[in-house]
Amino acid sequence: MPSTTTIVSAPGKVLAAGGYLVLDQQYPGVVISTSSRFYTVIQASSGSANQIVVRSPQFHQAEWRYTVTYNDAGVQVIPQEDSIGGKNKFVHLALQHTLNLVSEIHSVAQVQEKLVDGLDIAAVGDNDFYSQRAQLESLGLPRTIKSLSQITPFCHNGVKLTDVHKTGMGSSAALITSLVSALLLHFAAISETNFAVLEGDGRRLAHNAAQFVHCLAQGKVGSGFDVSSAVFGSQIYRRFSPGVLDPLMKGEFATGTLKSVLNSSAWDYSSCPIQLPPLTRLVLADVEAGSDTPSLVGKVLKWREHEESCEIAKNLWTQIDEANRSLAVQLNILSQSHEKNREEYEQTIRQLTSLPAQQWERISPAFYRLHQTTQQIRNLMRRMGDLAGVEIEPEQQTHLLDQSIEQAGVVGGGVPGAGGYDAIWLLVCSPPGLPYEQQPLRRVESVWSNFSESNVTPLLAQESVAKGACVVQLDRIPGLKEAIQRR
Ligand SMILES: Nc1ncnc2c1ncn2[C@@H]1O[C@H](COP(=O)(O)OP(=O)(O)O)[C@@H](O)[C@H]1O
Ligand SMILES: C[C@@](O)(CCOP(=O)(O)OP(=O)(O)O)CC(=O)O
Repeated sequence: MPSTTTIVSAPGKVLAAGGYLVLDQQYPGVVISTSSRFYTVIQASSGSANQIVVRSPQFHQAEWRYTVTYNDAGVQVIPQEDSIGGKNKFVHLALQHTLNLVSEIHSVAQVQEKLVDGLDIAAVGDNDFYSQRAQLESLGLPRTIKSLSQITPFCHNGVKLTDVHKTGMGSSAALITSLVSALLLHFAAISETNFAVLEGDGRRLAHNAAQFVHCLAQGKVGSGFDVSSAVFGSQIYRRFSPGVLDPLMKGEFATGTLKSVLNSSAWDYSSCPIQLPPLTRLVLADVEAGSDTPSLVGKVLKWREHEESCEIAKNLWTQIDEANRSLAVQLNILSQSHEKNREEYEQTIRQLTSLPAQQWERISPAFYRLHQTTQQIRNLMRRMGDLAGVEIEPEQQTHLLDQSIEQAGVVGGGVPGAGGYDAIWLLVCSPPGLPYEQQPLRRVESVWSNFSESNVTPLLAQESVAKGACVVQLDRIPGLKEAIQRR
């Protein structure tokens, strides 16, 4: 018997390499999952039969109520007119299609039985998903990682969900992944053991279902790297053929279609686990409210297809792709070299920590190459931005990245995903036991707090080592119980 409470968490993402290219199946992207996660907590409620209440206790007026009805065609999830949260397409579509999938796997009666007392669902995200700049200012705290760790976990953002400033870590993909997976588990459409393993059928079904719901909610079939990393963790990602989803995107929902499309062997994505080099640390910055990803994507794709620029674009994409693949290979080589000789590896990291990457060649050709590859990717992406007339790495970000990367112990970095003004990522050496004052992270924080061109705040997130979505226990996550009890 499944327990009455089901909780699934799913990580956020940083697309370190492969922005734009990853939209095309020819080109893989390198995506890193973050320790910052979204949590969906499903509890049997003592409410009315067939009522589902979804709450986001981090926002004002964030409660959505649904009534579930049944007929021969399956399950209908109907939003209640008086929901104080108004409409929430992402949540509604996740409920509608996941419950229908359950009814196809089991039966409509099984869904009805599980909803006899209704359900209470709370969705919360780690503070990193939303900008904490205003919060730090009002608390009078400096913009450092230490300050961020003093903010209440899953804190109330003081605004409505529609007004929040997101940090670009993929809140909707992490939310949909955790919600769809939690529903599939709660309704026993997949088993916990099967969900726990990366190659499990249950994990794959959760992935396919989350991709579908996310595409439908976004109104388009994107590359899906964000959902894939929310499900499977850090990886080299190659997208699925959009055609897999054709019947469902066209609204063909005859009984059995969901199950057959989502279980189909036509899903041809590939997800190859990857990790950042041991004893390095991913550092992310929330820079400023900025770029609208769809409009950047539209312009780049138009440039790529235009007859006057398509040849140049093709060549440039080939070069970017080579650099991206090389980055992935080098990350793997460094992890292997750590496996082979941990002491020597640690010694090397200690030496690199006190020198700028420009001077690393003699000490570690492998880390020096990694630094150069990240710089080369930046150069090529900037070139693409110039040619396409899109601010992929705006000048202000170039200054911020250059000043950060020239610090001792910083491997490299870039603008994640589509680029723009809103974020940067860095990789820094992080040898064990080094006092904070001597860490590259401290030097980076100092550059950021003195940066005059924009207001830069670090995020708490590091790379997630847990591989993607997982079931968690309420009392194991500090602050989660308190957050979901907040009304
Ligand atoms: N905490 C939350 N609770 C409920 N719904 C959420 C929450 N966070 C995000 N969403 C849903 O995801 C949508 C945001 O999607 P989108 O703008 O694509 O964000 P992102 O770029 O972070 O993925 C919101 O409109 C809402 O429907
Ligand atoms: C351009 C892209 O390849 C990458 C965009 O990555 P971001 O991380 O910038 O995305 P958002 O979460 O939508 O802000 C588009 C895609 O792959 O879907």
